[in-house]
Amino acid sequence: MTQSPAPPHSESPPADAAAFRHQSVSFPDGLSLDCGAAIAPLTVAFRTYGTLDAARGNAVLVCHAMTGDQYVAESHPVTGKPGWWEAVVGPGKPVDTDRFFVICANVLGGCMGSTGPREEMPGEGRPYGTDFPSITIRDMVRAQKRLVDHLGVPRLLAVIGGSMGGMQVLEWAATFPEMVHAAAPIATAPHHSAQNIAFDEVGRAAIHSDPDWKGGRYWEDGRIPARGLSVARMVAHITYLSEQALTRKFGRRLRGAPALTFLEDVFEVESYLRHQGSTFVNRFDANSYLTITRAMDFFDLAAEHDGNLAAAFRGTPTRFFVASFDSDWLFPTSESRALVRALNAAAANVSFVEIKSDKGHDAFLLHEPEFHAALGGFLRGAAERAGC
Ligand SMILES: CC(=O)SCCNC(=O)CCNC(=O)[C@H](O)C(C)(C)COP(=O)(O)OP(=O)(O)OC[C@H]1O[C@@H](n2cnc3c(N)ncnc32)[C@H](O)[C@@H]1OP(=O)(O)O
Ligand SMILES: N[C@@H](CCO)C(=O)O
Repeated sequence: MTQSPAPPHSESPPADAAAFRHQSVSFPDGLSLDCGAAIAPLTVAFRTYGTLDAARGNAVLVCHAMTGDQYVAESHPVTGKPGWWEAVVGPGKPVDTDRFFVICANVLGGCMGSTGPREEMPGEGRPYGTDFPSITIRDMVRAQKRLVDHLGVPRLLAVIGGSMGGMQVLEWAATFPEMVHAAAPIATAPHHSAQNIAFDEVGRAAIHSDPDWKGGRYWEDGRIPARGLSVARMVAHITYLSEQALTRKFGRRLRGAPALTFLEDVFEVESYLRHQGSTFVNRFDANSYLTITRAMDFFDLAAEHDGNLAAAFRGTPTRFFVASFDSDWLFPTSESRALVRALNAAAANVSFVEIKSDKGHDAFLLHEPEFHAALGGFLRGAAERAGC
């Protein structure tokens, strides 16, 4: 039986990205990108929590994952849901905002106020759309560096993040080692695997095949490619969980009476995936999805260093805390171990923990006390060594 995707909640674009610029900075001179193009101006939307101390030494940069944003520790302005890492960031939490000055910025290419495909293309009077240049994880990090400089932070006590956030952490440590006292790449890898690129391509194909995508110019009639984007999210969401987690949550439970002629959800797990897809389109932009997945796919830190991952970290002053989750099949522990081997080869100071969890990749976002304790301990140690 063929089932069509659930109708998304909305086929209109989410609120204008400008609405999220209540804390943002614009750099008129823009940013030169790895692809050779430049964007100007560059706007970085961000949130901060806690207070920068007098020595300006207690700043912690949190890098968000693929579809995250700057609302790390406060309710989300579109969804009204709690911040995506409120389990980790806040007063008395592992990233203790009573002690640390926490910065989180919407990535370059994102859709929550930083420069990205949904923003107006200078001189064109329309969004960039697919004219937004190809960006890399390193470009995202360079944009964050502009923000950190703007905030008057000479050196970050720590840079932390999971998934694509972890890629940014690694890029920060490799590109600006003198700026990073401690780094915590979590549930991540130094390159995107063939399998991950393959899943991303399915998502992109779903968006491209939606007639409402219109070659990326969907702002013209105000209809967004909601079906394609929701299918992209449904596929991706499966990869964020695990077989055990799906079984524990839903098993083979049916919704209501089984009826094989149903065109709607039959199994609870179908209903759940449709919910994840339809809520996603209310908060995310399809062209941002295309841009950011491409940036992740091209991430290959070894390739940036003549094929030698250890060379990315040779002589680094940064201390590393690498964490993985044993049920994560998107960024498996084997990839974290390869990273740790490279860090060891570079004579870096590194600790590594594999957390037991059946929650899959998104475990880093969820209640995982062992992980939280380990991360909190690493940060406290970093702060003590740095004298803040
Ligand atoms: C790092 C970042 O910045 S990530 C950005 C934000 N995070 C993400 O988008 C990651 C995607 N993952 C999720 O959305 C996950 O829900 C998490 C990781 C955020 C939270 O996981 P959990 O707390 O385990 O929630 P779970 O996966 O069970 O989803 C709960 C939602 O599914 C809904 N749901 C649960 N069962 C069903 C069902 N059978 N049918 C329909 N909906 C269902 C719930 O009502 C709830 O909806 P709501 O989020 O709109 O309130
Ligand atoms: N589920 C998270 C992590 C994906 O890698 C997100 O959507 O950003």
